[in-house]
Amino acid sequence: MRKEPPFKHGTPQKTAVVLINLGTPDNPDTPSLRRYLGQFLSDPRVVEIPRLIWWLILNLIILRIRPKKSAAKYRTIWTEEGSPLLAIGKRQVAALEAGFKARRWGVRVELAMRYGNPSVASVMDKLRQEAYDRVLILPLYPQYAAATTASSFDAVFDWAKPVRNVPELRLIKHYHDHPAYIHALAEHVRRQWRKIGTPDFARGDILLMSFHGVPEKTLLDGDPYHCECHKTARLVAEELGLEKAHYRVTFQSRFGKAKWLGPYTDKTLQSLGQLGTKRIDVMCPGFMADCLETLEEINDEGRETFQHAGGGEFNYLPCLNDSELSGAMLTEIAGQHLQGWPVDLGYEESAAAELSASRARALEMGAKEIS
Ligand SMILES: C=CC1=C(C)c2cc3[nH]c(cc4nc(cc5[nH]c(cc1n2)c(C)c5CCC(=O)O)C(CCC(=O)O)=C4C)c(C)c3C=C
Ligand SMILES: [Fe+2]
Ligand SMILES: [Fe+2]
Repeated sequence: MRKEPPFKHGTPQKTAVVLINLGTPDNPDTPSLRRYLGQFLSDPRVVEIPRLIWWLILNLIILRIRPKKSAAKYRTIWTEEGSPLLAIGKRQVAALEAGFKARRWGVRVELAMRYGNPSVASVMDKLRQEAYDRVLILPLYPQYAAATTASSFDAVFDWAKPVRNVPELRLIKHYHDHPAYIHALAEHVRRQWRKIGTPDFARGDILLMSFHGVPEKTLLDGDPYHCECHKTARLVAEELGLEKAHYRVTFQSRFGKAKWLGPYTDKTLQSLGQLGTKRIDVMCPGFMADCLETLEEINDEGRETFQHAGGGEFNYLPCLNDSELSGAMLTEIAGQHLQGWPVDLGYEESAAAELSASRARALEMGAKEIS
């Protein structure tokens, strides 16, 4: 077990929220992709094939072919700030911090990635060093899946194993049907429709809600993910006043040879195109931030599939990202799970720190010390 950082009596108990997302490569190049995919696809929560067989397939085939191909895809979405998933994640931290500040709460917010950087262990270490004694884990996956949510929890538990003085932990399992999440999604769609016009459902326009897939076997083995995606879609459709014929639920990003949850997004886009659908709007409610799977797979490849098959207008509706709606939603959900924890103690402390920093700045700029 590791030695603890020095403890001072009278240290105020501080609270933090850690947002966890899947993770992304450090750079859009083959070595970075090999590192990232190697870590990601070695997780037994992600690929449930007997270890020895999978080790051979992963190391002898997949990690020799996929990194180069994936790196080329990442290059098409890379920004000056790096990977969209990470850049948006940092802004989501700021949005949640602003939400807490508006409530006069001094709760620290950090972003961690399940695979790659910043790692869950490095973020938890930092909080431990700084004496945060209560940590709320908020996975950026609204729908629970063992491959994502439970795997993020594993990373926290793995970090805690050699720690002597473990902080009090709370874990948010899911918020797929939380009114704040459903409202944010529906309002986000309404706002986009105010800009680009509402689809003409009477002539057969469709709102397609595409979720990341998982192997079908996980559903048969009791993973609630499939159910939770359908519940999210139904609640969003209800809030938008849609009828069943106006929207579809599909699953994207198939990986490997096994059967995944269906219907598949790419096949659906193709058949809707072939049917001569005049307009399709696509949203990805299972992703809190735009990333490779939405920007490249849906907005680029999906658009091409639909229009090449004979479809008309294709509108990709961005994820909630760091919108004001997203900030309000995260604040509401985190706020509920923080109940009973001393969230305002840190506020006084951080307000005092801010005050002394601005006093120091003023002195630096030539102001006279008053007392
Ligand atoms: C939103 C929920 C997600 C689920 C559920 C999920 C399951 C899952 N994913 C893979 C394999 C890959 N996913 C990849 C990228 C990726 N996946 C998610 C989210 C979920 N995955 C996100 C947010 C991202 C994008 C990351 C980014 O950097 O932008 C990739 C890597 C890209 C590639 O090479 O195609 C793989 C591989 C499996 C096997 C799985 C469930 C078992
Ligand atoms: Fe994935
Ligand atoms: Fe993909």
